[in-house]
Amino acid sequence: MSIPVPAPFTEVRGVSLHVRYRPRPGARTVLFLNALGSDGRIWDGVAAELGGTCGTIQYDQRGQGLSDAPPGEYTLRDHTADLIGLLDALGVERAVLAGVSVGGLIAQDVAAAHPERVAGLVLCGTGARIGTPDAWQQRIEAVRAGRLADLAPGIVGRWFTPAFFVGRPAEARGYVNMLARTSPQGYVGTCAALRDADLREQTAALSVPAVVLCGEADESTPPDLNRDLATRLGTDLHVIPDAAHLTGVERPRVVIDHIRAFLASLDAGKTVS
Ligand SMILES: O=C(O)CC1=CCC(=O)O1
Repeated sequence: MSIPVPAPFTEVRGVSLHVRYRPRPGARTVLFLNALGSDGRIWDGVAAELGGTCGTIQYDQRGQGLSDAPPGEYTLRDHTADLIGLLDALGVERAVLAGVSVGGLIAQDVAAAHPERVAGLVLCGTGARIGTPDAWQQRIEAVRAGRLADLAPGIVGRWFTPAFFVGRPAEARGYVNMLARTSPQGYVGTCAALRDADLREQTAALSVPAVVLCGEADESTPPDLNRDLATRLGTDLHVIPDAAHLTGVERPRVVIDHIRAFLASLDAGKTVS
């Protein structure tokens, strides 16, 4: 019997979300969350490989990619409610959440608000609090002033190592395009969520199995920030060599291996360290 192909857009809480769901009945489902100014495609390489053994969900959070970008400032709880609504719409009871950057913050918040829906957390290049309120407010004002395309090369310059720009120039330009073409309204909405999100106490109280991964050259969420997150969660940090912020793009093979090890540990009823 063939599995029906799910529609690429699903309405959740009045917002059209762009989603790619590849179900695998009887197997775990891994749901991927993307970084600010990117979309679900940043997980293509990792999801394609894991899709051999797991169900996978890639979606563009509100304000990003092909999803709607409602006006106004978003909260982390808006993103959390969207994700739960998406799982409900897809009929998925529980998933492993793999999130990078703001995607990792959302994953932590979902685990706090709805622990029964989360089988485990793979947190990549993130923290329990990212940046400072002042820095996010400045970013908001710059984007409101129409400067997102000007900022894009500098921000993407921190997503990858210098070697990526030399060795994979077409991809590097593509990621600048991805960021520069993000809805400014949606970008600002999620900057506000980042400005206001401080999960340091909330995350320290989580009891969901978790693993933390970070590029050794990550300047957006440096290894020490990820180490602090891992300490709060009582798990280890795995530092990935020759990678910066978007490890799943730059070093997909290493990220796949860590996720596979984590999934195996869940199957064995324990967490990996
Ligand atoms: O945009 C950046 O500077 C890096 C980043 C922080 C949170 C996020 O999702 O991306």
